[in-house]
Amino acid sequence: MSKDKCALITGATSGFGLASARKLASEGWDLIITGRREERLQKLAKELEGQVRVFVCVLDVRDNEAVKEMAEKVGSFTRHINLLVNNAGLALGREPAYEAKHEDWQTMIDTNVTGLVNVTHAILPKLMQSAPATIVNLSSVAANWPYPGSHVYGASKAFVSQFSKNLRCDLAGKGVRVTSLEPGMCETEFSLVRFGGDQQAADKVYEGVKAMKAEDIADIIYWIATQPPHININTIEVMAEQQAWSNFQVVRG
Ligand SMILES: NC(=O)C1=CN([C@@H]2O[C@H](COP(=O)(O)OP(=O)(O)OC[C@H]3O[C@@H](n4cnc5c(N)ncnc54)[C@H](OP(=O)(O)O)[C@@H]3O)[C@@H](O)[C@H]2O)C=CC1
Ligand SMILES: O=CCS(=O)(=O)O
Repeated sequence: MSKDKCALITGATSGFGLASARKLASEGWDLIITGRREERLQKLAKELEGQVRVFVCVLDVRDNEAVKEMAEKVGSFTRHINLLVNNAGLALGREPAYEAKHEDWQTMIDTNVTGLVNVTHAILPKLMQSAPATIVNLSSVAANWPYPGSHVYGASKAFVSQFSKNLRCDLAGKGVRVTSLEPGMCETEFSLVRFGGDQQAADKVYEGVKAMKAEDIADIIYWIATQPPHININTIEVMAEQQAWSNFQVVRG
Protein backbone atom coordinates (compact mmCIF):
# COMPACT_ATOMS: atom_id res chain seq x y z
CA MET A 1 0.00 0.00 0.00
CA SER A 2 1.36 3.39 -1.02
CA LYS A 3 2.41 5.97 1.57
CA ASP A 4 2.09 8.74 -1.01
CA LYS A 5 -0.60 11.38 -0.88
CA CYS A 6 -4.01 10.38 -2.13
CA ALA A 7 -6.89 12.56 -3.37
CA LEU A 8 -10.54 11.71 -3.91
CA ILE A 9 -12.21 13.76 -6.64
CA THR A 10 -15.95 13.77 -7.31
CA GLY A 11 -16.93 14.62 -10.88
CA ALA A 12 -13.58 13.68 -12.42
CA THR A 13 -15.05 13.03 -15.87
CA SER A 14 -15.01 16.66 -17.01
CA GLY A 15 -13.98 20.25 -16.29
CA PHE A 16 -12.39 21.07 -12.92
CA GLY A 17 -12.45 17.47 -11.70
CA LEU A 18 -10.69 16.13 -14.78
CA ALA A 19 -8.10 18.94 -14.77
CA SER A 20 -7.49 18.43 -11.04
CA ALA A 21 -6.91 14.71 -11.58
CA ARG A 22 -4.31 15.50 -14.23
CA LYS A 23 -2.63 18.18 -12.11
CA LEU A 24 -2.49 16.04 -8.97
CA ALA A 25 -1.21 13.02 -10.91
CA SER A 26 1.54 15.15 -12.44
CA GLU A 27 2.56 16.01 -8.86
CA GLY A 28 2.60 12.35 -7.81
CA TRP A 29 -0.71 12.07 -5.94
CA ASP A 30 -2.57 8.76 -6.05
CA LEU A 31 -6.17 9.24 -7.11
CA ILE A 32 -9.67 8.02 -6.45
CA ILE A 33 -11.67 9.28 -9.40
CA THR A 34 -15.46 9.23 -9.39
CA GLY A 35 -18.35 10.27 -11.61
CA ARG A 36 -21.28 8.70 -13.41
CA ARG A 37 -19.69 8.23 -16.85
CA GLU A 38 -17.63 5.06 -16.55
CA GLU A 39 -16.08 5.21 -20.01
CA ARG A 40 -14.54 8.60 -19.27
CA LEU A 41 -13.26 7.43 -15.89
CA GLN A 42 -11.61 4.35 -17.44
CA LYS A 43 -10.02 6.48 -20.17
CA LEU A 44 -8.63 8.88 -17.58
CA ALA A 45 -7.35 6.02 -15.44
CA LYS A 46 -5.52 4.59 -18.47
CA GLU A 47 -3.99 8.00 -19.17
CA LEU A 48 -2.73 8.50 -15.60
CA GLU A 49 -1.84 4.99 -14.48
CA GLY A 50 1.74 5.31 -15.79
CA GLN A 51 2.25 8.19 -13.34
CA VAL A 52 0.35 7.19 -10.20
CA ARG A 53 -2.07 4.62 -8.75
CA VAL A 54 -5.67 5.25 -9.77
CA PHE A 55 -8.88 3.81 -8.29
CA VAL A 56 -11.99 4.18 -10.44
CA CYS A 57 -15.39 4.34 -8.82
CA VAL A 58 -18.57 4.91 -10.83
CA LEU A 59 -20.66 7.00 -8.50
CA ASP A 60 -23.75 9.17 -8.46
CA VAL A 61 -23.22 11.41 -5.42
CA ARG A 62 -26.99 11.68 -4.90
CA ASP A 63 -27.15 8.00 -3.92
CA ASN A 64 -26.05 7.87 -0.29
CA GLU A 65 -25.94 4.04 -0.17
CA ALA A 66 -23.58 4.06 -3.15
CA VAL A 67 -21.48 6.78 -1.52
CA LYS A 68 -21.15 4.73 1.68
CA GLU A 69 -20.21 1.66 -0.40
CA MET A 70 -17.56 3.69 -2.21
CA ALA A 71 -16.10 4.84 1.12
CA GLU A 72 -15.83 1.16 2.16
CA LYS A 73 -14.34 0.04 -1.16
CA VAL A 74 -11.55 2.62 -1.21
CA GLY A 75 -10.16 0.95 1.92
CA SER A 76 -8.70 -1.76 -0.34
CA PHE A 77 -6.86 0.92 -2.35
CA THR A 78 -5.54 3.27 0.32
CA ARG A 79 -5.46 3.69 4.07
CA HIS A 80 -5.32 7.47 3.79
CA ILE A 81 -7.12 10.23 1.89
CA ASN A 82 -5.34 13.58 2.16
CA LEU A 83 -7.55 15.61 -0.16
CA LEU A 84 -11.24 15.56 -0.95
CA VAL A 85 -12.23 17.66 -3.94
CA ASN A 86 -16.00 18.00 -3.56
CA ASN A 87 -16.53 19.07 -7.12
CA ALA A 88 -19.49 17.13 -8.63
CA GLY A 89 -22.22 19.62 -9.35
CA LEU A 90 -24.30 21.34 -11.96
CA ALA A 91 -26.63 24.16 -12.91
CA LEU A 92 -29.78 23.50 -14.91
CA GLY A 93 -31.52 26.31 -16.78
CA ARG A 94 -31.18 30.12 -16.82
CA GLU A 95 -34.86 31.02 -17.14
CA PRO A 96 -36.56 33.07 -14.41
CA ALA A 97 -37.81 31.19 -11.35
CA TYR A 98 -41.42 31.34 -12.52
CA GLU A 99 -40.50 29.43 -15.71
CA ALA A 100 -38.04 26.97 -14.16
CA LYS A 101 -38.81 23.25 -13.94
CA HIS A 102 -39.29 21.89 -10.43
CA GLU A 103 -37.43 18.78 -11.55
CA ASP A 104 -34.34 20.90 -12.34
CA TRP A 105 -34.47 22.59 -8.95
CA GLN A 106 -34.69 19.18 -7.28
CA THR A 107 -31.73 17.84 -9.28
CA MET A 108 -29.56 20.82 -8.32
CA ILE A 109 -30.42 20.44 -4.65
CA ASP A 110 -29.92 16.66 -4.75
CA THR A 111 -26.52 17.00 -6.44
CA ASN A 112 -24.98 20.24 -5.17
CA VAL A 113 -26.30 20.05 -1.60
CA THR A 114 -27.27 16.47 -0.71
CA GLY A 115 -24.56 14.87 -2.87
CA LEU A 116 -21.80 17.02 -1.39
CA VAL A 117 -23.08 16.31 2.13
CA ASN A 118 -23.24 12.56 1.40
CA VAL A 119 -19.62 12.44 0.28
CA THR A 120 -18.36 14.66 3.09
CA HIS A 121 -20.09 12.57 5.74
CA ALA A 122 -18.74 9.30 4.35
CA ILE A 123 -15.15 10.46 3.84
CA LEU A 124 -14.64 12.73 6.86
CA PRO A 125 -13.49 9.93 9.21
CA LYS A 126 -10.83 8.90 6.66
CA LEU A 127 -9.65 12.49 6.27
CA MET A 128 -9.35 12.85 10.04
CA GLN A 129 -7.34 9.62 10.25
CA SER A 130 -5.10 10.94 7.44
CA ALA A 131 -4.46 14.44 8.88
CA PRO A 132 -3.02 16.70 7.66
CA ALA A 133 -5.76 16.69 5.05
CA THR A 134 -7.83 19.15 3.06
CA ILE A 135 -11.38 19.47 1.77
CA VAL A 136 -11.91 21.76 -1.20
CA ASN A 137 -15.60 22.43 -1.76
CA LEU A 138 -16.59 23.80 -5.16
CA SER A 139 -18.92 26.67 -4.47
CA SER A 140 -19.30 29.59 -6.90
CA VAL A 141 -19.53 33.35 -7.23
CA ALA A 142 -23.25 32.55 -7.51
CA ALA A 143 -23.15 31.85 -3.76
CA ASN A 144 -22.21 35.48 -3.10
CA TRP A 145 -23.85 37.49 -5.87
CA PRO A 146 -27.43 37.17 -7.08
CA TYR A 147 -28.24 37.27 -10.78
CA PRO A 148 -31.40 36.59 -12.78
CA GLY A 149 -31.85 32.89 -13.45
CA SER A 150 -29.55 31.79 -10.62
CA HIS A 151 -32.35 31.04 -8.10
CA VAL A 152 -31.74 27.50 -6.86
CA TYR A 153 -28.26 27.14 -8.34
CA GLY A 154 -26.92 30.17 -6.44
CA ALA A 155 -28.76 29.12 -3.31
CA SER A 156 -27.30 25.61 -3.48
CA LYS A 157 -23.81 27.11 -3.73
CA ALA A 158 -24.53 29.45 -0.80
CA PHE A 159 -25.18 26.25 1.15
CA VAL A 160 -21.78 24.93 0.06
CA SER A 161 -20.00 28.12 1.20
CA GLN A 162 -21.72 28.20 4.59
CA PHE A 163 -21.30 24.44 5.12
CA SER A 164 -17.58 24.90 4.46
CA LYS A 165 -17.31 27.60 7.13
CA ASN A 166 -19.30 25.56 9.62
CA LEU A 167 -17.13 22.50 8.95
CA ARG A 168 -14.08 24.67 9.63
CA CYS A 169 -15.45 25.43 13.11
CA ASP A 170 -15.79 21.75 13.97
CA LEU A 171 -12.50 20.69 12.38
CA ALA A 172 -10.27 23.47 13.71
CA GLY A 173 -7.29 21.91 15.46
CA LYS A 174 -8.01 18.46 14.03
CA GLY A 175 -5.69 18.74 11.03
CA VAL A 176 -8.40 18.83 8.36
CA ARG A 177 -8.54 22.14 6.51
CA VAL A 178 -11.63 23.28 4.61
CA THR A 179 -11.80 25.71 1.72
CA SER A 180 -14.77 27.14 -0.11
CA LEU A 181 -13.58 27.79 -3.66
CA GLU A 182 -15.86 30.24 -5.44
CA PRO A 183 -15.06 30.62 -9.14
CA GLY A 184 -16.77 32.81 -11.70
CA MET A 185 -17.09 32.04 -15.38
CA CYS A 186 -14.98 29.06 -16.46
CA GLU A 187 -15.19 27.36 -19.83
CA THR A 188 -15.99 23.70 -19.19
CA GLU A 189 -19.01 21.53 -19.96
CA PHE A 190 -20.88 23.49 -17.26
CA SER A 191 -22.90 25.64 -19.69
CA LEU A 192 -23.53 22.75 -22.08
CA VAL A 193 -25.14 20.90 -19.16
CA ARG A 194 -26.96 24.04 -17.99
CA PHE A 195 -28.53 24.53 -21.42
CA GLY A 196 -29.53 20.88 -21.84
CA GLY A 197 -26.88 20.07 -24.47
CA ASP A 198 -27.45 23.19 -26.61
CA GLN A 199 -23.89 23.84 -27.82
CA GLN A 200 -24.76 27.18 -29.44
CA ALA A 201 -26.26 28.55 -26.23
CA ALA A 202 -23.24 27.29 -24.28
CA ASP A 203 -20.75 28.85 -26.71
CA LYS A 204 -22.54 32.20 -26.44
CA VAL A 205 -21.73 32.38 -22.72
CA TYR A 206 -17.99 32.51 -23.49
CA GLU A 207 -18.19 34.54 -26.72
CA GLY A 208 -15.61 37.35 -26.79
CA VAL A 209 -14.42 36.59 -23.25
CA LYS A 210 -11.16 35.07 -22.14
CA ALA A 211 -12.89 32.90 -19.54
CA MET A 212 -10.93 30.92 -16.97
CA LYS A 213 -10.02 27.36 -17.91
CA ALA A 214 -10.41 24.19 -15.88
CA GLU A 215 -6.61 24.06 -15.58
CA ASP A 216 -6.62 27.47 -13.84
CA ILE A 217 -8.95 26.10 -11.17
CA ALA A 218 -6.95 22.87 -10.87
CA ASP A 219 -3.81 24.93 -10.16
CA ILE A 220 -5.68 26.80 -7.41
CA ILE A 221 -6.94 23.55 -5.89
CA TYR A 222 -3.40 22.17 -5.89
CA TRP A 223 -2.09 25.37 -4.29
CA ILE A 224 -4.74 25.20 -1.55
CA ALA A 225 -3.93 21.55 -0.80
CA THR A 226 -0.19 22.12 -0.63
CA GLN A 227 -0.14 25.03 1.82
CA PRO A 228 1.76 24.23 5.03
CA PRO A 229 -0.51 22.25 7.42
CA HIS A 230 -0.86 25.18 9.86
CA ILE A 231 -2.55 27.32 7.18
CA ASN A 232 -6.23 27.12 6.21
CA ILE A 233 -7.40 28.97 3.12
CA ASN A 234 -10.99 29.76 4.14
CA THR A 235 -12.44 31.11 0.90
CA ILE A 236 -11.21 32.05 -2.53
CA GLU A 237 -13.42 33.95 -4.93
CA VAL A 238 -11.87 34.07 -8.39
CA MET A 239 -13.08 35.52 -11.68
CA ALA A 240 -11.85 36.05 -15.22
CA GLU A 241 -10.31 39.48 -15.57
CA GLN A 242 -13.09 40.36 -18.03
CA GLN A 243 -15.87 39.50 -15.55
CA ALA A 244 -17.07 41.81 -12.74
CA TRP A 245 -20.26 42.83 -10.93
CA SER A 246 -23.07 44.80 -12.49
CA ASN A 247 -25.49 47.42 -11.18
CA PHE A 248 -28.82 46.85 -9.37
CA GLN A 249 -31.81 46.46 -11.66
CA VAL A 250 -34.75 48.83 -11.25
CA VAL A 251 -38.10 47.74 -12.65
CA ARG A 252 -40.01 50.95 -13.40
CA GLY A 253 -43.80 50.97 -13.46
N1 LIG B 1 -17.68 26.23 -14.90
C1 LIG B 1 -18.03 27.24 -14.13
O1 LIG B 1 -18.22 28.39 -14.61
C2 LIG B 1 -18.16 27.05 -12.66
C3 LIG B 1 -18.42 25.82 -12.08
N2 LIG B 1 -18.57 25.70 -10.72
C4 LIG B 1 -18.83 24.42 -10.06
O2 LIG B 1 -17.68 23.60 -10.22
C5 LIG B 1 -18.05 22.22 -10.25
C6 LIG B 1 -17.49 21.58 -11.50
O3 LIG B 1 -18.04 22.21 -12.63
P1 LIG B 1 -17.38 22.16 -14.07
O4 LIG B 1 -16.14 21.37 -14.06
O5 LIG B 1 -17.35 23.55 -14.56
O6 LIG B 1 -18.57 21.42 -14.86
P2 LIG B 1 -18.57 20.10 -15.78
O7 LIG B 1 -19.97 19.97 -16.26
O8 LIG B 1 -17.48 20.17 -16.78
O9 LIG B 1 -18.25 18.93 -14.74
C7 LIG B 1 -19.17 18.56 -13.76
C8 LIG B 1 -18.76 17.23 -13.15
O10 LIG B 1 -19.73 16.90 -12.13
C9 LIG B 1 -20.10 15.55 -12.28
N3 LIG B 1 -21.45 15.30 -11.79
C10 LIG B 1 -22.59 15.98 -12.06
N4 LIG B 1 -23.64 15.41 -11.45
C11 LIG B 1 -23.14 14.33 -10.76
C12 LIG B 1 -23.71 13.33 -9.93
N5 LIG B 1 -25.03 13.29 -9.68
N6 LIG B 1 -22.91 12.39 -9.39
C13 LIG B 1 -21.59 12.42 -9.63
N7 LIG B 1 -20.98 13.32 -10.42
C14 LIG B 1 -21.76 14.26 -10.98
C15 LIG B 1 -19.98 15.28 -13.78
O11 LIG B 1 -19.71 13.89 -13.98
P3 LIG B 1 -20.74 12.84 -14.59
O12 LIG B 1 -21.69 13.58 -15.48
O13 LIG B 1 -19.87 11.86 -15.33
O14 LIG B 1 -21.39 12.23 -13.40
C16 LIG B 1 -18.74 16.09 -14.14
O15 LIG B 1 -17.58 15.33 -13.97
C17 LIG B 1 -19.57 22.20 -10.15
O16 LIG B 1 -19.92 21.98 -8.81
C18 LIG B 1 -19.98 23.61 -10.60
O17 LIG B 1 -21.21 24.00 -10.04
C19 LIG B 1 -18.42 26.79 -9.90
C20 LIG B 1 -18.16 28.02 -10.42
C21 LIG B 1 -17.99 28.25 -11.83
O1 LIG C 1 -21.03 28.71 -10.93
C1 LIG C 1 -20.92 29.14 -12.06
C2 LIG C 1 -20.63 30.51 -12.34
S1 LIG C 1 -22.03 31.31 -12.83
O2 LIG C 1 -22.48 30.77 -14.13
O3 LIG C 1 -23.11 31.18 -11.84
O4 LIG C 1 -21.63 32.75 -12.98
